[in-house]
Amino acid sequence: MKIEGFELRRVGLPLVSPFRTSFSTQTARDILLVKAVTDEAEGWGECVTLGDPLYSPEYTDGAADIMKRYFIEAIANVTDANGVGQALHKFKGHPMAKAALETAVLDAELRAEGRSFGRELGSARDVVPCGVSVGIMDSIPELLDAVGSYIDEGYVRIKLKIEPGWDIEAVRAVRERFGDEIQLQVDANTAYTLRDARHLAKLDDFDLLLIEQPLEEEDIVGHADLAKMLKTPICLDESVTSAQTASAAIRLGATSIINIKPGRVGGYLEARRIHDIAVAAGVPVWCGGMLESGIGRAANIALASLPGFTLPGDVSSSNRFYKTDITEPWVMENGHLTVPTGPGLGVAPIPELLEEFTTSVEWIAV
Ligand SMILES: O=C(O)CCC(=O)N[C@@H](C(=O)O)c1ccccc1
Repeated sequence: MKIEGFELRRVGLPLVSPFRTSFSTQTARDILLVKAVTDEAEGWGECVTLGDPLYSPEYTDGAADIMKRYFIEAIANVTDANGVGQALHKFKGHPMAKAALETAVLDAELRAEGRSFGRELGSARDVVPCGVSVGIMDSIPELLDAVGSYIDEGYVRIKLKIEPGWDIEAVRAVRERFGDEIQLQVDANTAYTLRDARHLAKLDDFDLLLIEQPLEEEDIVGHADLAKMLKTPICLDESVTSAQTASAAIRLGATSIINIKPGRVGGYLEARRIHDIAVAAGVPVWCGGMLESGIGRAANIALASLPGFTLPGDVSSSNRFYKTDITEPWVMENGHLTVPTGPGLGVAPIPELLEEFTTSVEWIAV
């Protein structure tokens, strides 16, 4: 396979409602889509950076810049997705930008060979259970309405974003209204410190699946200390940036569950390596989300079907975030989404919708 060039496209998708976390409130996504054009097929990758470096050090304009300034030239002569990771390894950081390019090349490679993402990654299931992420709200009644509507839609797991001042009361209200059966977890996005340990231990009363990333990204030792003070399992997100950091966090007792986000770790091939390490260590994993369009969502659904993904991921229907998706919408049935089986991602943007939401397009020939 010979790469001819890459199309960098910005797509603006408004969110159906503001999505508030401890670090930002998203009202729209400015998505950087990458199309790899090769002599055998075209492939798509979605860069999951936010517009600002608030979730991680990367941001969308920076990702586009480093692709144009360094990465595309460095991978001009690779012939498969494995070659992308090797060629980009010398550049420090920027896992989301690297992941988008690798995914586009992988999608082209698999479409040319007629193999699906699921088949390539090691899918073990035809459908995956859907969890949903619920943002911080202005009031408890508003939260309960949102959670109730998601449960009515069939989501099998509820994740509540928390931050100091919006944590114990929110969890208690959900438990009191919806009972102990619903699978419930919380995500702090690094909003706490070890000084909050006694406060966070109050979450142990609510039989949560996990507490996600309570402390800052760099504080692996702090998470290991906190794990000894809580009954609720700790799950790392931002801290796990590679197979190496996943292995270290497990060995140090900093995490007993891992949220795998392919963009955060540099791509789906590294995501599979983390899955394999976690399975070998008996650590359950689940697929995180970055408000992906139907393109990134397709790849995440395939990843979420690997055998070690034993907890429901942030893998929701397209309409959780978007009124209109740029692909055929992903629609949950009985709380599950069907793993795509077509070549590559199994989906592609619908040209008319892609045009409607495109804000800029750049072609970089190699
Ligand atoms: O379902 C989804 O795609 C969203 C899952 C989710 O909560 N993502 C969070 C996160 O920090 O994990 C997030 C990502 C990007 C932007 C805002 C929030």
